[in-house]
Amino acid sequence: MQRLGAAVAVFAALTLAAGVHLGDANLFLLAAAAGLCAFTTWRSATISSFLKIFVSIFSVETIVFGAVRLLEVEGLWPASLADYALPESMSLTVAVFSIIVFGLSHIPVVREMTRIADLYFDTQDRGELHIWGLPTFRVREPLIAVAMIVTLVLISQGLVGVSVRLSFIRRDYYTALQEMNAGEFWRLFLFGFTPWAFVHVVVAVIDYVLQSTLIIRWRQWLTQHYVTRWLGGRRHYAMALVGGVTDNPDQRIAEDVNRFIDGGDSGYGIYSYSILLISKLSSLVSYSIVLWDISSAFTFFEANIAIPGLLFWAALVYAAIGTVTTHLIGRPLTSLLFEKQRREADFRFSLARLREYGEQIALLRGEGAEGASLVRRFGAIVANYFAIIDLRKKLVSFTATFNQLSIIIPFVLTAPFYFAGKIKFGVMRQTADAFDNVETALTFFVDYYVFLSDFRSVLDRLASFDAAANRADELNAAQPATRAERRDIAFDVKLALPDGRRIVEATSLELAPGESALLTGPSGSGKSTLFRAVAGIWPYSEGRIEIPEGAKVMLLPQRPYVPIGSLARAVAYPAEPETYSRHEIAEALEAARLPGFVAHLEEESNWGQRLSGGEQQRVAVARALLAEPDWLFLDEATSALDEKLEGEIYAMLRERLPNTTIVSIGHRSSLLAFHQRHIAMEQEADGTFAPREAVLA
Ligand SMILES: Nc1ncnc2c1ncn2[C@@H]1O[C@H](COP(=O)(O)OP(=O)(O)OP(=O)(O)O)[C@@H](O)[C@H]1O
Repeated sequence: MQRLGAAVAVFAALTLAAGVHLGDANLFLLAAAAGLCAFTTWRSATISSFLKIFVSIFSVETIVFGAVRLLEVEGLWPASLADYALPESMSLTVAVFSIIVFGLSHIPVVREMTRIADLYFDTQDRGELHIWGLPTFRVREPLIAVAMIVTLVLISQGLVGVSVRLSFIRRDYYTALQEMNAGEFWRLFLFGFTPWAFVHVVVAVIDYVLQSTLIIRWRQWLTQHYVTRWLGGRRHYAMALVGGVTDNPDQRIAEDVNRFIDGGDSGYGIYSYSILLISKLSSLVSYSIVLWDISSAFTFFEANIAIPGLLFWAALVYAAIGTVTTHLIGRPLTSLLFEKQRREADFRFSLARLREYGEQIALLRGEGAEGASLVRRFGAIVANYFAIIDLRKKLVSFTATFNQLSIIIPFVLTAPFYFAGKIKFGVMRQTADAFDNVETALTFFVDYYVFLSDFRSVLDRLASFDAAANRADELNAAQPATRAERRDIAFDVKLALPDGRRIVEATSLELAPGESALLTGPSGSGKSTLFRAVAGIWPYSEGRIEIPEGAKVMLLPQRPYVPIGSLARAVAYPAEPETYSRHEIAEALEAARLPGFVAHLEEESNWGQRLSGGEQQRVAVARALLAEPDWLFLDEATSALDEKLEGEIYAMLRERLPNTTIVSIGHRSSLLAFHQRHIAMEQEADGTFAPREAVLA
């Protein structure tokens, strides 16, 4: 950025010299803008990487357009290219754009936007690039994105240029029609319109493909980023414990990431904001110049007095009336749209819960209550929808009237001049075009303003996700389970609840290898929490739990997780089903007393809903047989089995996993027979529970 800043400074100095040499005040103005642009470009070294792309484009354009201008004023521009000389103010305009982007980078909400955008633009990840006909190659992902954005910005500016050029061709075309000049009409038709129209179509297709590719690549990367952040370091569990702020991370990942980049169904995302803003600004400036220039043809009285920029001011006043009125009518729309999102999400969530708890609801005959609640929730959507319709009805009435008037107003304004013979029909048409463009660009800023408040909520949600992930990292840093050079598992730990209340003090407990133990105690005394701490996922703790270096520890909870897919996948989880042979998986199922399911190993189903509680627990036991851990912690993992089957399972585990030490939590006294030690949670005077050696009954 600093080198680019220096280059702009050199250009500013040359322009100043040319200004002094020719005594041209416009060049002084350009030199001053370029000087300021040089300063802001230099200072842009520290701004967001995303915004740097735009500063760079505009600063380079300042030099390129400015150089063309200098060549022109010095009379060095080839006469054959006179038609392609750039409008005088181009260089000045892009210099101002560059300064504006630098200024924007200091606004807090823009900073928040670019912080998330920069996750992508600062990554070191490499991505694959397929260009038609060329071999695939791998480059840094941001390079691909930057190349696409630069091309898209140039295209969007180019399209504005083409559109301005077409407005001039159209002017001559209509004048030729008015003057019955058939030769000029056909010449303009064939060599004026047709090639530009063709360029327009080709560029529009390239623009569409590039835009969509950029959006999906960016979304793919950002989704992957958030998924990794959510699952990595077991943050998802700690984030759920932190609670509150991240009510539903799935919505952040599935919806907000998309809305951040592209805007989704409602409004704009950061990409659409940036490109549309540039396109509209370019269009506004270009057509304002056109309007300003044609205004000189609109003279009053015989004295030929012209009001400078008359048509531009007319368009400005007209657009201002339109935007202010739209804003006044549409102001409540932001909160109505926000509410719409919330109510739709509530309804979706109720439906998903209904599916998940289908059995419980059917058993309780809760369909009536559920139906009423769904009707109520959907009623809230309908009420909000009607409020939106009511408001949009007013808005549409106004904007439709406004748009109809927009077509007529330039003609009404120009008609007296036309009929007085002061302007030709072509000029009248071009005025209408330019008027329309300036007016559309100006009213765009109202939409921009309305959607910005909606976009803010997306930013806030993504930011709260990041905040919860950071908080989870802080919590996880205090994990009690550590690896040490020893054979047994040693506890010297105090565990608390998320609200800080102390529940367990295990300060001198040791579990020896080969010596199975049963942990009992009152419900809520923290037995499961102690197991969670062994697994290293309970962050509210002080002290440490030392686990033998290299030992494989496995924990089976009371309600096992059974993924959707084939039964073989469910048994092998979390390993891939191919990790084990079909024979090994079948044997494990048989040993876990599920021989009837061997024939269904390849069957895809929602096994978590299909299998009974006891069957699910036996699938988890089969998992343990395959994984062969050194330590197996069973947290009421056989509670859904009858005592006889539970006994058989314990005997089988002992026989098949002779090198595994089993530590169980359970309430049944029959379990004592399968363990060598009995540890009971006893309540201390301060209300906490401590594991104490109990006598085997
Ligand atoms: N995420 C959490 N947030 C707040 N409190 C929690 C959380 N998880 C557990 N608790 C509380 O911690 C206490 C101990 O729970 P834990 O599951 O360890 O008990 P337990 O001894 O295994 O009980 P049970 O025998 O009923 O299974 C309970 O009072 C429970 O409500």
